[in-house]
Amino acid sequence: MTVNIAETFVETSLRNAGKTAVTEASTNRSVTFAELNARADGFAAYLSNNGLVPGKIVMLMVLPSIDFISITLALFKLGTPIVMIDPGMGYRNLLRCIEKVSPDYLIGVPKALLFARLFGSSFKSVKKKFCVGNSFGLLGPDITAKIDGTAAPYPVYHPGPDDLAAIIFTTGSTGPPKGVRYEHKIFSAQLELIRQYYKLGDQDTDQPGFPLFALFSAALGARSVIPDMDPTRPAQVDPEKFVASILQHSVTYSFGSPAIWNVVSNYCIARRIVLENVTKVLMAGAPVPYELLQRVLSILPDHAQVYTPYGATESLPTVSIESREIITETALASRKGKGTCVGRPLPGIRLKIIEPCPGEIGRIDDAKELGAFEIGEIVVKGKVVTRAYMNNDEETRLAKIADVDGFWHRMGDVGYLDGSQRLWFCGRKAHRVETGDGIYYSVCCEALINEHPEVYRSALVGLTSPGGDTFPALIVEPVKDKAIDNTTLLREVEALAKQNTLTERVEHFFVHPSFPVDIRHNAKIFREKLAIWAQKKL
Ligand SMILES: Nc1ncnc2c1ncn2[C@@H]1O[C@H](COP(=O)(O)OP(=O)(O)OP(=O)(O)O)[C@@H](O)[C@H]1O
Repeated sequence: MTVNIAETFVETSLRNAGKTAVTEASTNRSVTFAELNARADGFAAYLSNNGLVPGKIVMLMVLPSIDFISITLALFKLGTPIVMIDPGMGYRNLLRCIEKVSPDYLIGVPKALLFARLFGSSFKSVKKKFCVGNSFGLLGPDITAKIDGTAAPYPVYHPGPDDLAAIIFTTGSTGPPKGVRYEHKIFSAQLELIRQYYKLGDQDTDQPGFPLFALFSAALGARSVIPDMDPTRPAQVDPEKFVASILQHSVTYSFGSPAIWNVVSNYCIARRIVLENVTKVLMAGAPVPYELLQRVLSILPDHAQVYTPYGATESLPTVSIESREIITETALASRKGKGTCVGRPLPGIRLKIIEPCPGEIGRIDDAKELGAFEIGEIVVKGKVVTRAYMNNDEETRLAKIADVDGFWHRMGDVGYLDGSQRLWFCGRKAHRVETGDGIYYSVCCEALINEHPEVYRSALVGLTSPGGDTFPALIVEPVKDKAIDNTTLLREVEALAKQNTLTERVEHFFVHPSFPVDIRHNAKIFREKLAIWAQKKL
């Protein structure tokens, strides 16, 4: 039987009825589990009485808040798939994504409804809009004002194994963002993995950096404190506010982008603040530099655990490692160009390394599995692995491999397994540089260059010679207040590259003042753009 996590939430809320479920740090407003459940029932009844037909697709454009969680739970109860879109992807991508999923309804804050009016043609599939917030009647009634918490329990929809719960978009760091189909069974598998592996439960308080995580916390019986920040811009988090709400509400865990912890750890270190109650930090979505890991550990109590789960929008979490193992066992090798160790597959997840293949792979038997320490494409299989993209058969075919009892997902990453089944991430598949005399892997090569004290980060790119051959180049972004001029820096970086077999044949080096990176994590380097830039500079 497929579990709807709204059902799990209802059971949890009955057990925890009087306990605080959600607190909004920006308003200090709180609701108990019973109140949250009643609000979800109220929204479910209101929406279905006002023309929302369950099963059709709803685009949800509401900021993280008690209303956001209540409406999400309501839509799960109704059995209405939700499109969650990150406005941080830029409006062109946003409009493209909306057109691709053709939502039937829009539930949004006044700003989102105005946006929909402005770009009406992209929203032409939308039959009805619901306004969350006061627009002085201009954009319809404020649906939150219609909910008084007295609705009767709304019967929770029982999903079938293929019933869709949500469509969530990838970051878009290697092309346009893709809408990933999340069936109800994916959410319930994720919830169980989180509960069992990270041991989070009703004794905990969460401050989620990813808004959707509050939904899991609610189902787990944990209290959520919604931070006062724009979740689409984690790197711009106000650390003073983020830390204040952690301390005020005795937060015990947080799941978010490394970008948040980069800012927050610097803030705490400068003020000698230790987040005494925080015992678990999960940083995901982008690579976590070793130096950041150390900073985060230094602002937490000694017994705290910091995890850097590896996965993607299509499959999360799949692999995990705790910081102590990184520090004591793997960091040194990473610094020497062996890739980033991201840990072992989680319970129930299968992982293989296969020989890289540019096109579609029909069946898993057609792929050649590689042995330990051989670098290849990372493929995963398991209950948290999604089956398809929304209305995008071409990308689905390229990303999935059929198996007799299911399918594998191609992560689009390269890496290898070591002798103890640990996965070492060597970069994105699209970021490999294949030359006549070998393949260069981004994460491995860049780690060597990042050792230079004046280098903030570096990027490996492939350039083309006049004869049409591909050759590697390394670009460095200096630290903010660098102490040497660019010529000296390049000379030293080149000397560093010459000391290692991985980079000794690289002959082209550049300094770039500020790398183009993704907006969400401020960490994923757009190497494709840098390659164009460097090619012009040649
Ligand atoms: N712990 C980690 N360490 C290193 N890299 C990670 C980690 N977790 C995730 N990643 C990287 O992030 C990717 C997943 O990111 P996400 O699903 O947000 O979309 P994206 O791959 O950035 O975008 P798109 O697929 O649209 O190009 C992984 O494939 C991997 O490259």
